[in-house]
Amino acid sequence: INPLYGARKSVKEEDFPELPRNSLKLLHPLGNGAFGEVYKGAYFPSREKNESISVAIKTLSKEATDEHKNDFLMEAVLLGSLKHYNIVKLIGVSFIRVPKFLILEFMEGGDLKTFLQANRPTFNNKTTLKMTDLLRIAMDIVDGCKYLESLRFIHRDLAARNILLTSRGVGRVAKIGDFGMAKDVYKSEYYRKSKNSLVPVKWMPPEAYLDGVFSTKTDVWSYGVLLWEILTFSYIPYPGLSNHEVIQCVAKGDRMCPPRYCPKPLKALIESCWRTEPETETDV
Ligand SMILES: CN1CCN(c2ccc(C(=O)Nc3n[nH]c4c3C=[N+](C(=O)[C@H](O)c3ccccc3)C4)cc2)CC1
Repeated sequence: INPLYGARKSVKEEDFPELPRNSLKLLHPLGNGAFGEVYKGAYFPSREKNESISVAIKTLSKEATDEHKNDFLMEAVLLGSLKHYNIVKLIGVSFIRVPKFLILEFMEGGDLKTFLQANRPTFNNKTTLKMTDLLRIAMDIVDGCKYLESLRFIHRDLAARNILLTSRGVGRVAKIGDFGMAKDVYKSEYYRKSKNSLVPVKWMPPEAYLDGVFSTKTDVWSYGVLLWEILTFSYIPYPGLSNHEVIQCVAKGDRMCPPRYCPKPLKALIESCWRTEPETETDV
């Protein structure tokens, strides 16, 4: 059963592998995380040898609100309890000093959305990415999702922006790197109502944004949108439509069309992720 039930009650800071603060070195910022900075860092596992491993260090600034403090701890709970090749690993924490640190596996390629946009084929330069590259990324993410489903864990925010890559070159591996919305739900059952402006409507099925019903099928729907993002090199879904218009037209049955050059089986898969009735098994 989902290892996180009751997490919000019982989690204590001493539950995590505390790494000595002097074995960690902040190098440079990697971009603003949701609540503080994410840095490239170096971790020196042993005092004797001068070897270090690259890590990403997520910091919690001193002036963080209690809500952010809770999110930060929840992220440690989530990542600390999920152990899979396609989910970014939590190496340890450093809560002993402020700013507090989460030490995460370093993903040199950055997020998938930015990567795809940087590799989008344009008029005068073809992309170096092949369909097999795109499908490999999609398969990596599926493996991470199957693991989450095996734990009956609902991610609630699968999207290219939340996927990280081990590198940008050949042999890159995609991993689920952020659990934004899932953290929220552990904060309050009504995160949807209190923060509906933050709700990723374009990645959600009607039963989720209309009735707040979430299940693994919600992640299946989002995965279909993520596949569409991969095939379009990260266009914004429902191009030209506002969130409000999407709510209207998707609820009445409109769907995005997969791109023309999308392989037939993939087109069928994407469409099966967007079935109106979530109960119907995808027959692909
Ligand atoms: C041309 N260059 C190529 C390289 N490039 C980067 C840009 C960003 C990154 C980066 O953030 N890497 C990360 N490794 N581990 C974690 C990361 C973020 N984490 C987080 O937890 C972040 O919150 C997160 C999570 C999911 C998605 C985005 C951000 C954990 C790496 C290279 C810059 C441009």
